[in-house]
Amino acid sequence: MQEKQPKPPPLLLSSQLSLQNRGYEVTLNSAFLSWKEVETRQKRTAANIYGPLKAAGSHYVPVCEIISVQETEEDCPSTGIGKWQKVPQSLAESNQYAFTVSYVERTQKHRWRCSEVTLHCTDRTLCLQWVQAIREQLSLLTIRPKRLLVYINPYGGKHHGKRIYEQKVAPVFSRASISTDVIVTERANHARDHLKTEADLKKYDGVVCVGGDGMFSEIIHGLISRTQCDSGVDQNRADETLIPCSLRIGIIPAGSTDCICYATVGSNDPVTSALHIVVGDSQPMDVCSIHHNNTFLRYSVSLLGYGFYGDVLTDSERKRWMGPARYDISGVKTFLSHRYYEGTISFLPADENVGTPRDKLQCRSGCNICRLPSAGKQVSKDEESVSDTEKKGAWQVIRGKFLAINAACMSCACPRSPKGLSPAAHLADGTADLILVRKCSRFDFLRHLLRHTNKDDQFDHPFVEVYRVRQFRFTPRYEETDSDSELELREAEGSGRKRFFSQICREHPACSCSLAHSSWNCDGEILPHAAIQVRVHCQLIKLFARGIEEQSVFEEPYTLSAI
Ligand SMILES: Nc1ncnc2c1ncn2[C@@H]1O[C@H](COP(=O)(O)OP(=O)(O)OP(=O)(O)O)[C@@H](O)[C@H]1O
Repeated sequence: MQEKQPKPPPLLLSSQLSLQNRGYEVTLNSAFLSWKEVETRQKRTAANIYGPLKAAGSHYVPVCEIISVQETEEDCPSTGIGKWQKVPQSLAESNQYAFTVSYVERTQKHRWRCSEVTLHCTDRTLCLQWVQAIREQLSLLTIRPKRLLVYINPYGGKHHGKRIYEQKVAPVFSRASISTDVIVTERANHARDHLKTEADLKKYDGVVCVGGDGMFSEIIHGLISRTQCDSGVDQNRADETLIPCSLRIGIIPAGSTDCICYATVGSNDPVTSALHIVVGDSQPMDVCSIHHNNTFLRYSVSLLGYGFYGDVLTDSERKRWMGPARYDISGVKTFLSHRYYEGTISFLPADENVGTPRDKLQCRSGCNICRLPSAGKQVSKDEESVSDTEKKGAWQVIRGKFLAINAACMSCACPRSPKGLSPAAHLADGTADLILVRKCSRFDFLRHLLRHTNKDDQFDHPFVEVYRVRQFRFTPRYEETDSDSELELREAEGSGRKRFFSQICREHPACSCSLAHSSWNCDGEILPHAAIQVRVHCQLIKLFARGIEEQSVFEEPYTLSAI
C-alpha cells in the first residue's frame, strides 16, 4: 500500500520570474520557496546533492531556512551568483527589478553555508510583492532571536575569537537583522559574573559565547545561577529542583576544545553555528549539578572523570606552557603511571524506557528518547514526579578499585573520538552514563582506550561496567570510615532496597594503593573535592542548535511535484 503524502500548504504567491537569464516558475507557500525552470529541456544539475532540495531544474528552500530577503539594486540583471553575464538586451530591459533571497545551504560534515539566489521581475510592484510575501512568512517565525548578548573570549584557542566574530559571524547576524550587544571579556569569569549579577537579561532573546568549552561553562554557570537566584532557589542544596533557564545559548566555536559545539551541531564551524542561531534552533540539554556536603561545587554538561581523566587534566594544567600538545603528553604519562583508586559509588539507575548505554541508536536531531515525556521530568526532592522504580529507591552501591570513573552527560564525541566516551548517551533525557573501569592490566586498559577511536564497543570488556543513571555519589576509600560503609548498608537494607550489592575488593587489604588520591575532571576544570554528589537536571538549558542531523534531512519532506 502506498503511503499517503501530507497535503502541501496552500500557495501564497506564484509568478514567472527570471534567474540567470532563464524563465522560472517561482512559488511560495508557508513551508517552501521553490523555483523551477520553465523550459522543457531541463537539465539535472550536476552540482552537489546538498543545499536547497533539487529535482531536475527545481529548487526548494524551506521558509524556516531563509535568512533574509531584500530588493536588489542592479543596473543590469546579474546571474544571481555574483557573475556578470552578457544577456540579450530585450530580457535585460524587461527584468530590471530583482530581489535576493539568502538561505541556508548544507555542505559536507554538517556544515551550513549562507547561499543566495537573485530572481528578476518585469515590474517593481511584483518585485516588492515578493519581498513582502517572504518577509511576512519570516515574521511568523517567532522562535528567531532579534537581540543577542555576545561574549567574546579574545584569548580562547588560537586567540582568534574577535576576528572570527567580526569577519564570519557579525555579517550573518546583520543580514538577519539581529541586533547585538558585544562584550569582549577582560579576565576569566568576566562573562559568568556579568551574567550572574549585572546583565539586563530581559532585553535579550539569547546569549552567545565566542570561545571554547571553558567559555561555554562560564556562560552556563552565570545563566543557571542567575535563574536560580531570581527564582529564590538555593543551589547549595543538592536536593533542590532547579529552574530551567529561559534564554537560549549560542556557541561560536573559537577555542582549542569545542566539544559541546561539536556534539550539539555536528561541526565546529563558526558560520554553521551563527546560522543555527539565526534560524532560531532550540536544543534542550541536561546539566549535572555537583555538590560536596551540601555545598555547590560546579555544573557539568559533558564529562566528569575521576582517576584517569582527572589525572590527565591535573598533569596537563602544570604543562600549560606547552600549548595543546600538553594533553597528549599528559595522556601518555598518566597511562604509563597506571594508578588506580579505591572508593564507593552509589547510584540511582534511570528507568528502562530511556534506553541503555549499550544501545546502537545514537542521539540525533529530533531524538525520540529526549522527546519522551519521562525524559522531561526531574527527580524532585519530594519525589512526587519520580517513577515507580525510582520511588522504590533502587540505589545501587559498588565498591572497588578503579582506573577510571566517568560520567558522560552526552556522547562527548569530538574530532579525536568521533563516537565519544559514551556513544549512545543523550543530550536531553535526564540521565548520565556512568562508566566504571575497574583495575586491569595496562594492556587491557589500552585496548579499552583505543576503542574510543574505532568502531568497536568500548564497553565490551569484563573490567568495564556502564549504567544509565539519574544521580550518583562517590566517596574515595580514604574518606570512608567503616561506620560509613555499615551505615550505607543498613540504610539500603532498611528501606527495602533489594538490589543493593556491594563488592568489597579483598585483594591487597592494606596496600598503599588504597590511599591514592585523584581529582575529578569536571568539563576541563579540577574539582576541589573527591567526595561528590551528582544529580542530572533534565533539560535545564537550551542551545541554539538542533542536535546532529541525519543524512535523511536532505531528502524531500513532500513529493516535490506536489509543491
Ligand atoms: N579575557 C580573558 N582573559 C583570560 N582568560 C579568559 C578571558 N575570558 C575568558 N577566559 C577564560 O579562558 C578559559 C579558556 O577559554 P576557552 O574555553 O574560550 O578557550 P580554550 O582555548 O578552548 O580553553 P581551554 O584552554 O580550556 O581548552 C575559560 O575558562 C575562560 O574562563
